[in-house]
Amino acid sequence: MPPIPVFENPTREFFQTSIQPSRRPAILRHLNIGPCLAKWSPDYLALSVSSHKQVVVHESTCNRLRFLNKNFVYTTLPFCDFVEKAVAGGEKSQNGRKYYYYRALASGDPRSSRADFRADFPELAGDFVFPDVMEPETVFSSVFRCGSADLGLFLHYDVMDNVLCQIRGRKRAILFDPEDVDYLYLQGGDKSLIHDPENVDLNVFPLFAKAASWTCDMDEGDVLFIPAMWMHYMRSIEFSVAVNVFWCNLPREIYDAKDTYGNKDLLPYTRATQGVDRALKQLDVLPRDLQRFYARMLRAKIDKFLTITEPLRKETNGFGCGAAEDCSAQFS
Ligand SMILES: O=C(O)CCC(=O)C(=O)O
Ligand SMILES: [Fe+2]
Repeated sequence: MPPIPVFENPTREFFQTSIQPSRRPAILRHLNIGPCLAKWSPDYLALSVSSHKQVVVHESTCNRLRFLNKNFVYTTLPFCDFVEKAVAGGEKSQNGRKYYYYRALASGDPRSSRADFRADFPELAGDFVFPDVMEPETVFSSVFRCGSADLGLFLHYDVMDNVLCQIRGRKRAILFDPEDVDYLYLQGGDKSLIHDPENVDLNVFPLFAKAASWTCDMDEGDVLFIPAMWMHYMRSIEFSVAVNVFWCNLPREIYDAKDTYGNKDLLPYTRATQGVDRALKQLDVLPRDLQRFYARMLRAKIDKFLTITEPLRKETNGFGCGAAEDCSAQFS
């Protein structure tokens, strides 16, 4: 299991010249994220946010949320009731408990606008400082997230670079390199059929044994850099509150303008996949055996592309040293 390196209070310059270009996850520790760290108890959140605020949350009797083949429902609650239920839901002693998870959506129409923490939670805006690692004008969205203890959020990827700021409660993060995508059973885009990488039935998902999981336990105040396309699974250990910030690390025109969640595939890929569909359609006129023969020839082209393009990362962790400990010592 490769360790996720830890960097103590990295400067924006160091982040942008060393951490971000490595295309590997990293824990950024002791960055200033504001007074939320001391203030955001469940009571404070419930009392500060307008009693009129309604939120749409995931509710489940199961504490490992599955997106494909859903095991949760969306339900609308006043924010303060949600906080109370999320706190209670995670308690071990309760029977028949329910688990709750909230991912903030834009306060306007979520189909056309993106989450913006400061606008969505004006009462809390002053408590949270965006970590000073990305260029402010590239920020795409900022998302308030809150949920019960011991709740796993399904394995998925997002298409933008992201910093997940863990504010309340510890959380286990498990990430997978995009190079391992062949072992992760993605279905129809950004979600995996494997919803809980800590409990995988290898009879059903045998290739998963080849995937390397990059794991860390985040403490309150830790900021996890999740590079675009790194699959991630998050399990809260305690009642959890976080804010994550997505930003456009590539030129704006690469992103789908209709994306509001940060998870619609990049336009060059959308065009490429349409091209593949058109290419395969050309084979329709042939008998089945020849269609399959030429489809294999097409696949060989893609295999060749993968062998001539070198993977970005080799054995070391990309920071020019072999072990995470070395790195954190070096850059503390
Ligand atoms: O920690 C969570 O609740 C989910 C985080 C996540 O998926 C993200 O930041 O992209
Ligand atoms: Fe995510």
